[in-house]
Amino acid sequence: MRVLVTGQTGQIARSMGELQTPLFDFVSVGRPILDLTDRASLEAAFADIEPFAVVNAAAYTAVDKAETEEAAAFAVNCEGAGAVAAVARGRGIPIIHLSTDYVFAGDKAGPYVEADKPDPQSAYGRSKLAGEQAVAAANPAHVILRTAWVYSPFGSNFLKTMLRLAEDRDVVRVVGDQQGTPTYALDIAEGISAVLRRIAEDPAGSEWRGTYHMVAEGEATWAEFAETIFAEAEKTGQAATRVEVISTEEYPTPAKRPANSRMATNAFRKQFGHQLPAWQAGVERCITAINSGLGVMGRTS
Ligand SMILES: NC(=O)C1=CN([C@@H]2O[C@H](COP(=O)(O)OP(=O)(O)OC[C@H]3O[C@@H](n4cnc5c(N)ncnc54)[C@H](OP(=O)(O)O)[C@@H]3O)[C@@H](O)[C@H]2O)C=CC1
Ligand SMILES: Cc1cn([C@H]2C[C@H](O)[C@@H](COP(=O)(O)OP(=O)(O)O[C@H]3O[C@@H](C)C(=O)[C@@H](O)[C@H]3O)O2)c(=O)[nH]c1=O
Ligand SMILES: [Mg+2]
Repeated sequence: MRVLVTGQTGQIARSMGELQTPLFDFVSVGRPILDLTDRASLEAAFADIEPFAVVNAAAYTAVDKAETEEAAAFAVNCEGAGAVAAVARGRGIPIIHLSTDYVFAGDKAGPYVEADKPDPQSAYGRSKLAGEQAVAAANPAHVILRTAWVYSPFGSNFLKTMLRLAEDRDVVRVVGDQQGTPTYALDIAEGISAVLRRIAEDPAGSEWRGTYHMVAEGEATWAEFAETIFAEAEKTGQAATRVEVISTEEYPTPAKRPANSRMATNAFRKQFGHQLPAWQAGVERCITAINSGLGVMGRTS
């Protein structure tokens, strides 16, 4: 069964490409062949590939830049996502769409559940929330997966930023008052596969439709995430790096991030019979993968 994956060069699309699954053939397509802001390019890609389902992993993900480019973020994350959903709907196929913890305000005491009211505090978060709504309105056969703090050997992410900073510093300052769950993109790819298996069992069904939180097990602050990254890197022979824990106030950024973006995953586990591993296990596997050369420039798989 062919599955069209948008956002070819992105962390999640590339991680889907790493999966070994006999059931699905993932075909990822990117710009300029498939551009979310170009409806004709979407129609052409679907007609060419004739997928059984589409995974929309393309997005405008530059959180700080979005503050001054909100229209560009909306063009991709809202209108673009809605267009992917509509083209899928026109062909009678389901869409799996990725969304984010940044749809929440971050002032809840416990983990967020799907029924909690989103209240994004950033332009990126607003564009992603509008995208969820556009996808749901355009195609009833949708699964929206909210994930968080994605890292991998691919593209740019917090783990790779930390490893780069550690190359010429002994101490890195990282915020310790924002909580969430670091989630390895390869674990996300496995989670998406579990959703696809469920859909394939019951394509005309409606039980699986809806919005789900899908993050790794456990929780961390960005400072704890950084400490674990450095501890794992040290095990593989890299020089020691210390984390200086700071407050959000001490690390001003254009976009406001949620103080708490922990998300409960019970609904996902119940519906799809799958649970993502502990986040620390992902950090270890990611650093092993980077050391083995995965994600280096020039390597395409
Ligand atoms: N990264 C994270 O921490 C998190 C991500 N998510 C969500 O998960 C999904 C995937 O994220 P991730 O893999 O990290 O993303 P990346 O930032 O790694 O990749 C984004 C991809 O989207 C593509 N893209 C951007 N604009 C367009 C467009 N107009 N048309 C087609 N493709 C476009 C980029 O292509 P190009 O190379 O051409 O720029 C790139 O391939 C997104 O929906 C994101 O919002 C959710 C929570 C956390
Ligand atoms: C690089 C760096 C960041 N920070 C802080 C800033 C911020 O509060 C936090 C994370 O910073 P980043 O800019 O790397 O991460 P950010 O771009 O905010 O990551 C987000 O990306 C989008 C796409 C999502 O959907 C989210 O789930 C989340 O993963 O860490 C430090 O304290 N020290 C540092 O050296
Ligand atoms: Mg960033």
